[in-house]
Amino acid sequence: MDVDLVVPMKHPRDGKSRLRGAVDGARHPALVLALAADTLAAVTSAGHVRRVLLVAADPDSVRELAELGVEIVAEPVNRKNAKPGEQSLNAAFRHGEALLRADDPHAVIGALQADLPALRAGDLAAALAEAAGRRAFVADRQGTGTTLLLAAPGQPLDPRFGLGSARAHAASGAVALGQELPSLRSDVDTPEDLEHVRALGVGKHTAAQLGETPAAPG
Ligand SMILES: Nc1nc2c(ncn2[C@@H]2O[C@H](COP(=O)(O)OP(=O)(O)OP(=O)(O)O)[C@@H](O)[C@H]2O)c(=O)[nH]1
Ligand SMILES: C=C(OP(=O)(O)O)C(=O)O
Repeated sequence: MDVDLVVPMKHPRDGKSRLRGAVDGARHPALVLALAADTLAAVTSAGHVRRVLLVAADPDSVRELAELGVEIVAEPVNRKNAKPGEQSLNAAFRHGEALLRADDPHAVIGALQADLPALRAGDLAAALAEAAGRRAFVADRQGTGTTLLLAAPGQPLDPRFGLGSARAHAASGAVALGQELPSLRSDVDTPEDLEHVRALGVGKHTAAQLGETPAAPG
């Protein structure tokens, strides 16, 4: 079963504030773009991924990522589909979902974070296979956040990203995917997370920002 993925991004200058200081301040936006580029390169090379829709706070600021085979749209400005008090991140996911669903009401929609620079296509494929059409999620390596949420075919994504989202997604009926999937669990929020993915092996864009030799793709 093929999946259409929504990936949200702030302006790279504004995003990943907890990661600030990991590289020289002037290079922070380039590092954020590199994390996303490695994530998206793995995603677009994975089997069973039909479309990848990047919902950007500022499409021009992430335009170079289109080369990787993703579609880029702007997040809604008036946030009319946001629920009161809710993170704008979830509104961005729902905006992408609505666009994909308009093209195919029966689509399987997924939500993926853009900060998985060690992602291996095989880990994503394994998660899709294990989900087998169920509403499902992958928790981050700390077990509190979510890196991937999958809707059941034709069913709402109902994203509940934010603090403690793993628990919120489980409470919403999503199955926690149980495999190891280290590259899919290793999101980068802090300098410590960056050290962790360096040890796992990052893709070529992040490696270039860190002055390293990239890991072999897999
Ligand atoms: N389009 C869009 N993307 C968002 C929004 N909020 C967060 N994101 C993106 O969603 C992903 C996950 O968000 P976080 O990991 O919390 O990232 P962040 O907000 O950049 O990080 P911190 O500033 O450290 O909290 C990142 O790729 C963000 O750029 C939003 O309001 N709109
Ligand atoms: C918003 C989330 O991401 P992060 O852990 O990257 O802040 C989340 O996991 O729900």
